[in-house]
Amino acid sequence: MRDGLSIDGLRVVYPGGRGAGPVVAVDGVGLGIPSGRITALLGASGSGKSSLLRAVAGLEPVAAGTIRWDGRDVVATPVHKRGFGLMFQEGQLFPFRDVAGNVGYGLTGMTRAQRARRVAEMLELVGLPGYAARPITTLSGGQAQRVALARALAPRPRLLLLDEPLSALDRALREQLAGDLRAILTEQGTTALYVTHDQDEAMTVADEVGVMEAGRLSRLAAPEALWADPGSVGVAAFLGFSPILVREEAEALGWGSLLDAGRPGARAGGGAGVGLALAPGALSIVGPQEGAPGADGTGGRGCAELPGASGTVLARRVRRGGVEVDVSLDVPGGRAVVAAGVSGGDGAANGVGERVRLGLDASRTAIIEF
Ligand SMILES: Nc1ncnc2c1ncn2[C@@H]1O[C@H](COP(=O)(O)OP(=O)(O)OP(=O)(O)O)[C@@H](O)[C@H]1O
Repeated sequence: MRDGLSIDGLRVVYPGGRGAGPVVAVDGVGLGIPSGRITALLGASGSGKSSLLRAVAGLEPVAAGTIRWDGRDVVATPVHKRGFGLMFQEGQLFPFRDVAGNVGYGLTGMTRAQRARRVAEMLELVGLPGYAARPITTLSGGQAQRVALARALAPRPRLLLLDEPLSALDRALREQLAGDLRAILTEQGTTALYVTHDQDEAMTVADEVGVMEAGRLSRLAAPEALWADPGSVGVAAFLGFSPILVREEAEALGWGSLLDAGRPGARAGGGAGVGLALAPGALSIVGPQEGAPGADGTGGRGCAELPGASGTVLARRVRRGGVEVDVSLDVPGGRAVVAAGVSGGDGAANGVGERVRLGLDASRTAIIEF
């Protein structure tokens, strides 16, 4: 028997509308979440994240596969008997009850005093002590989601299912609440499945992050392991690795040694079918092409023997206070290779059309299998 959630061969299929064939939203997914751990699911829109979560909740019929809690299949168990808590993006609070009425809603079999105590405890936990009597309509978006979390956690669910819980909030609030959410869930020892399309949020909240593509779970790993070894082109591209170089291109740039065995992702027998993926921040401008530090020497941080690269700036923008550029790299071989989201350095040479020299941080590269 395995503790916690264990999903095997899960399929969710929707009937097609008006002459269209059925839609396979979840296609044979296996996933385990040990008790007390948090797993986040990432993936492009339509990749099946919500369908998987909703099937676990009991809100979508299961076409095939099993969903077990502590080894017991719950597929035939109705939603309200699974003992799972739910939290969605927004619009889930009862507007005609106050905060306490919402948080205490799922607390059955308790005296009034016990319920009031639990509500107060939950409001304290989510950082809203003293809010019990507040009307729901007076809360900000962030406060409303804190109340929704308090309500979901109040009955001590065995598993908490969160579907894009922070997506309606602005970025700064999302970042703060993601950190708070992790602290709250880990403090409570809550087992959780967390669906989001925001990778920063997923990596902040979860112990393990899964990436879904077209109904399948392509990769499941701890955040650092996912960055070190995304596994496939699809997952790497989703995470924002750019560019993803084929072996010949990596070798032409003098970076072939990074494809050698002994690094994560370098699997036995991996030969021509591997390439080098550059994570965001792997490349940065070290100066203009001529006469710049590193122009004819090394440009690599963390791997001094690696040569830098050169290219032409295609686009420039300001991101989070820093300049970011897209650069067309000079790579022999004919394919146009664009590095998107390169750090613009000190701003001396990052205008559109300028020739620049780039340094590579080897620690931010990964080996990819094609
Ligand atoms: N009720 C439904 N009826 C028919 N098809 C559906 C239904 N719900 C979802 N789908 C389809 O199933 C696929 C997976 O959708 P799902 O909402 O699970 O993806 P998702 O990864 O959560 O996307 P998003 O991030 O946009 O919410 C999509 O092709 C979607 O169009």
